[in-house]
This record gives sequence, C-alpha cells and structure tokens, in this order.
Amino acid sequence: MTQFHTLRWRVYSLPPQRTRTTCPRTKYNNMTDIEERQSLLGNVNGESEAEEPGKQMSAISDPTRLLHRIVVLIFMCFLGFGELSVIYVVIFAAGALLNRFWLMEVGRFVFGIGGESLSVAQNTYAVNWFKGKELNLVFGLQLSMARLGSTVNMNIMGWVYSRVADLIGSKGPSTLGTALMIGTVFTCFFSLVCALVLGYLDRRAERILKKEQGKTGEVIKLTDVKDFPLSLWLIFIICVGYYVAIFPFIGLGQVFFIEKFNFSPAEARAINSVVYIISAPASPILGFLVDKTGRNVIWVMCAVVTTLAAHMMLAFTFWNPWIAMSLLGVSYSLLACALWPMVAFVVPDHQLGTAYGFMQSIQNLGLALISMAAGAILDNRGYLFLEVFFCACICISLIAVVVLYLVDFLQGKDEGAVDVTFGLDFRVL
Ligand SMILES: C[C@H](NC(=O)[C@@H](N)CCCCN)C(=O)O
Repeated sequence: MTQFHTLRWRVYSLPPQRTRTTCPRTKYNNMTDIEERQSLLGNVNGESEAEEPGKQMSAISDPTRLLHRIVVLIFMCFLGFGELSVIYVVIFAAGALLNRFWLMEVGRFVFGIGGESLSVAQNTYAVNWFKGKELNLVFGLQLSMARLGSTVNMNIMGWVYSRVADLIGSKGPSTLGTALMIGTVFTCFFSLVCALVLGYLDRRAERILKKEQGKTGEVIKLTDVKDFPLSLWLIFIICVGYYVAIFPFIGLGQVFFIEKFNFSPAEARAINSVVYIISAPASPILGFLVDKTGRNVIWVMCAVVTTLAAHMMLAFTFWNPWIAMSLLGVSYSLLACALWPMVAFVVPDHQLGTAYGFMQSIQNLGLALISMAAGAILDNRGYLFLEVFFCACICISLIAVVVLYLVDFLQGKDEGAVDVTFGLDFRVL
C-alpha cells in the first residue's frame, strides 16, 4: 500500500511531460495506470470521441479539451459562490421571520451539513477534472470565488435589508427574514443551477470518455478510513493544526485589535477581514505558482512557517499589525491551494470523496473544540496566552509537515528514487 501511495504522489504531482514510469511495478501501480487513463483527461484508449471517425466535436463540447474544462471550471467556481445549502438558508430565514432563535440554530446546523458537503463535492470534482494539470490553480480559484462570494454577500445583504425595511416600513425579524429569503433566491439557487449543470457535464464526460470501461471495480466503503496511508493522516494533522489557528483567530480578532492595538471598531473590522480579502486575488496566483514549480510539501512548509511568524509578531510585538495580517493573508492563501490538492496524490480515485469528507470532518471537529477552548483561554488568561496557544497549534502542523516530507523522502529512498524526493529531476514535493 505504501508503495502505491508513494508512486501516486509522484505520478500526480509531476507535470505531465515529466511523468516517469520507472518505479517498481506492483498491482497498485497497475491500478494507478488504469485510474490515470480513466481520468477525464482521456478515455481508456487515450482517445476522445472527437478522434473517432465521424464524431467531430467542437473544442467547447469536447471533455478532453481545455476550453471545455474551462467551462466546467466556471461552473465549479460558481458552485462555491453561494456556498450555502438552500434548505439551510430557508430554515434560517424562517427562524428570523418567525422570530424563533432555535429555528435559526437548526438552520445553522443544516447549513453546516450542506455547506461542507458542497465543499467535498467541489474538491472531488476539481481532482477528477484537473488532476495532473492545473490542480493547485483550480483549488486557488475555487477559494477565491468562495471569498468573493462572502464579500459580495456581506456588502449586498446590508443594502437588501435596508431596501426591504423601506418597503415594509419597519426593521424587525420579518424584515431580516425577507432579506435572507431574497439572498437565498439569488445565491443558493444560482449555486444549485451550477451543481445541476456540473452534474450533467460530469455524467456526459463519463459517457463520452467511456469511463465506466476503465473502472477498477473498487467499491467505496467507510472502512476505507482504516487503510488511509500515513501521508494522508499527516495531511489531516497539518490541516487541523493550521486551520484552528486561522478561523477561530479571525473569529476573535476584532476584539484583539481593539484591546491590544487600541483600534477603533471600524479599523479592527478592516484589519480582521484583510486575510480573506488578500486570499481572493492571491490564491489563484499562488496556485499557479505551485502548479509551475511542484513540490507542494515545501510550499505548505513555507506557508506554515510564515503563519507562525505572523502569529508570533501579533503575540510578542507591537509592530504595525497590518504587516502580520497581510503575511497571514498570503500564507493562508498559499496553504489553501497547496495542501488540499495533496490528498489526490496519496489516495486512489475511488477514495477521494471519503478522504475529503474525512478531512473536513476532522477539521470541523478541531474547529469546534478549539473555538470553545480559545474562548475559555481568552476569558481566563487573556490575549497573550491565546496567541501562544495558536502558535502551539501551528507548531503541531509544522511538525506534521516535516514528518510528511521525511516520510516521502524515506519512501522514495526505499524505491531507489532519491532524486524524485528531492525534486532534482522531478518536481514532486
Ligand atoms: C480550502 C479551505 N476549505 C475549508 O476549510 C473547507 N472546510 C470549506 C470551508 C467552507 C467555509 N464556509 C478553506 O476555506 O481555506
């Protein structure tokens, strides 16, 4: 199993023209070949339908062509634009309309289920369509669109609320509920339409590329989790250790800037949102950079170290916090577009959904627990302790990424492929 994952790591992280096939052959390697050929970049015979006699397809409708994949990418990105589950939003809006807080909480619960599942589906689609090509860029673009969606949402919803209040003539739960319902129509149904189109295009590509024929017969099982390789568990640890020092920090950040740096509420809001604002334009650019250079692990390592430096600046210095927050914005964007695609390098295709689902479950479990712990630390010990706590979480992530590097290095050595690990001949890490 180990060899398989190591090999996949290599095959999928290499730019296509540099892919090598000289690693030891195992049954898993053969399976890898089949999976690779059945990816949406080509059918089992390496042909597209357009290449078959009498079946000419235009570039835009041929699933093997870049133009078609760009169309798919547009729908994939807009799928995350709403990033809300329709049934969520309706329950939440109904809670606001009826002035029932518990109903709004139920809505948040359903939103958690819907939003995160959407993310799992989005990641899996991205790998399916862009594996071995522009995968890091695609993850960066998806993140960028999600951030853009949140920004548009934050800016537009206040305006919608005011317009509804003008129409109804009062400000209250029914105004909030109506404004949320309008938001639902414009964002969630838009996302839903994208999901339906994407589903159709995916099925169509499967049919055209005869993907069924190339299937390995592997069945998806929840028990796959116990066979996950060490590399994947290390990716999970990096993910949890890192994100618990980002999302909860931003959640509590506004008061931090007011208390430690004497910022006004407006200034504190502005600096607190800079991480997400930077990530919108930076993620695709950094994703492109990672695609061009390879070596995802090294990039993740840089991102983790830079984030640690930013948190340490915030914790132990009174330097202008815009510097630390801008650094955090860039490093977060880099990590997001280099870490998530790595899952595709270490698990077989049929386990991708399970792996992404599991990664997000663990991430959210960590976020839920650490958010509570962070609140308690803040109440009892103050901001310095909280920052030290976040630094400790990032150190866990850093240890995991170093171990991941070493694991891949040692596995490469086992297979007589030291050059691959160090990326002398092949840009793997
Ligand atoms: C890419 C990464 N994604 C996540 O953390 C997922 N759990 C989806 C989060 C969706 C937030 N509403 C990220 O956002 O950095």
